[in-house]
Amino acid sequence: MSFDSISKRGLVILGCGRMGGAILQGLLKGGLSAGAVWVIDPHPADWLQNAGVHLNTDLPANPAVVLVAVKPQMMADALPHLSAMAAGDTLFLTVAAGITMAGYERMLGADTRLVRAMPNTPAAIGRGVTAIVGNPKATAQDLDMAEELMTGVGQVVRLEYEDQMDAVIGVSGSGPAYVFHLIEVMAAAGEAEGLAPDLALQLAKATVGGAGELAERSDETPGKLRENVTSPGGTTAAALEVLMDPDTGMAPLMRRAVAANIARNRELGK
Ligand SMILES: NC(=O)C1=CN([C@@H]2O[C@H](COP(=O)(O)OP(=O)(O)OC[C@H]3O[C@@H](n4cnc5c(N)ncnc54)[C@H](O)[C@@H]3O)[C@@H](O)[C@H]2O)C=CC1
Ligand SMILES: O=C(O)[C@@H]1CCC=N1
Repeated sequence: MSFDSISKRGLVILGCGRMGGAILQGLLKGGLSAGAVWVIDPHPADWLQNAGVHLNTDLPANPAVVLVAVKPQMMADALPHLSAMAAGDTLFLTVAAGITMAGYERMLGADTRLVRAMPNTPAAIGRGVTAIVGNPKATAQDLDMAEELMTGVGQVVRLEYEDQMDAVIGVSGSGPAYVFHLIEVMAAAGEAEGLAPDLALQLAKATVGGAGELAERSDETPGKLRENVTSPGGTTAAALEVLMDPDTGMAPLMRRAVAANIARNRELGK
């Protein structure tokens, strides 16, 4: 990766918890010098103390990028302190759920160059997927910069409209939690059928991990991959009859879960 403008002007990270920390680790692995990074976090994780970054010190006046990774509920307290930077050509790259471009513009000023990004926690192992979208002030270079930064932790996709962000959060931003829950309930079902807890968990994790990887790598659709497992009249078909029930199966359940996610996201944005 080339981090020319960040190396010259600096990257400020506001909030360096799970997501901010995962992105920072990806960037450092990708070759960004720790000396070009300023972290502001009242409760920094232990590893940050020895990471070589500037931690809770005076900030550069005109950094290339401010990465905003505090919880949406903290935003109104934390962000306005950096509003002077928004008056220049600093790019504000935010990963927070809920808060809209209009909300940021109210806090930082209408001229702020802004990119909203929605990553997910597999970013911690470089396997995240991040959707990005810019406000009208963000330039093509700003979007390229945002894409380059987020590529440090996985795939990046670009959205056409900010409105699409709600569905992205509902599917991929929060999605890892749904998959982890799937692992939990598969393991619990195995346990209920007499497997030892460790064995049930190993089987569930390896199955979800292996099937996910196969779905990503294969040229076949997930539907075809599912059919490949399913012998007519066999055991998988019996299970899928339950899981694919149009009223009580996974499809209506997932639809409700994603809708609840989006409703909460919109509440947070108010
Ligand atoms: N965890 C996830 O799966 C994802 C989270 N996000 C977004 O990332 C953001 C951060 O979430 P997490 O990293 O999960 O939360 P986290 O709680 O792990 O990290 C937030 C960090 O902000 C710090 N902080 C609190 N008040 C602050 C302040 N006034 N100034 C500076 N730092 C402050 C906290 O000490 C903490 O280290 C949220 O806005 C969330 O919507 C986005 C995509 C996925
Ligand atoms: O639960 C949340 O609000 C954040 C947004 C996406 C994943 N975690």
